[in-house]
Amino acid sequence: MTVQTIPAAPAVALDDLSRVYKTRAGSVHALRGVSHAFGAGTFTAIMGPSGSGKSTLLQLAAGLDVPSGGRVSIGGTDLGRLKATALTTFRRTSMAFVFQSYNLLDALTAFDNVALPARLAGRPVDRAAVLDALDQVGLRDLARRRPPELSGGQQQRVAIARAIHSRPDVLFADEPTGALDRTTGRDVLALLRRVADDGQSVVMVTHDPLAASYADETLFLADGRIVGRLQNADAAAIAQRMSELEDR
Ligand SMILES: Nc1ncnc2c1ncn2[C@@H]1O[C@H](COP(=O)(O)OP(=O)(O)OP(=O)(O)O)[C@@H](O)[C@H]1O
Repeated sequence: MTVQTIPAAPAVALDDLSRVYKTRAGSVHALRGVSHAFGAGTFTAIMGPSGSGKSTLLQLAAGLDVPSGGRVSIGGTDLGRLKATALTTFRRTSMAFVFQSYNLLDALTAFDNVALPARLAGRPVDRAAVLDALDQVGLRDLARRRPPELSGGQQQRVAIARAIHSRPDVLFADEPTGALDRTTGRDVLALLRRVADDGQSVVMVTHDPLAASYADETLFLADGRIVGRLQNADAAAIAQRMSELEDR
């Protein structure tokens, strides 16, 4: 007997996505027909010159902005079909964010920062699971510290613990190492690599070829289109491709 397996829906699917901003000076085509499937358990970097559409892509993929055309699906759910409240709930359970600026609440301990999304979603806080998330980023012993009592790298690790605590389908990261020194940045990238290896999907916008070299695949954007892809590339190859794009 042959057993047929139905392929799982990609963690994130972008289908012919476009975004036009209307300004007084005219229309800006920030994205022009971008399609890509981000698989579960993959780590993808998005690079491109300034203004190429990276932030726009991340905002649309995360349901923070509405496309002018095309579709975004997360785990098979079409974001465009969800009403505002359903979208908010869906976003809380299916995705998480890590930003350059950490976005932690200074008044809360590391523990309470990690527990916050569950509290906001009205779910009971599983103390063991919160401590486990902090343990995974090596910060269990600092659970009672508040962000101002932590280094930048430690704060970013709390943000990653918060992001992985609810095991979302996808973790979006926007320049997660932008404010960190090189060594601390590498620790954070190794953690993101592990998150992907554990089965979640990581989608990271970065300007740093070294950061992108931790990804399975780097997508290059220019003028709102995907103009290149590199798989398992090292930092030198990624930097070379970037400089070619910037010279266009
Ligand atoms: N709210 C907006 N209104 C009008 N134009 C916008 C808006 N947001 C972005 N744009 C334009 O859309 C294009 C893509 O912008 P986007 O911020 O996505 O690029 P980016 O690749 O993230 O750039 P950077 O690396 O500089 O952050 C740019 O031309 C930008 O000026």
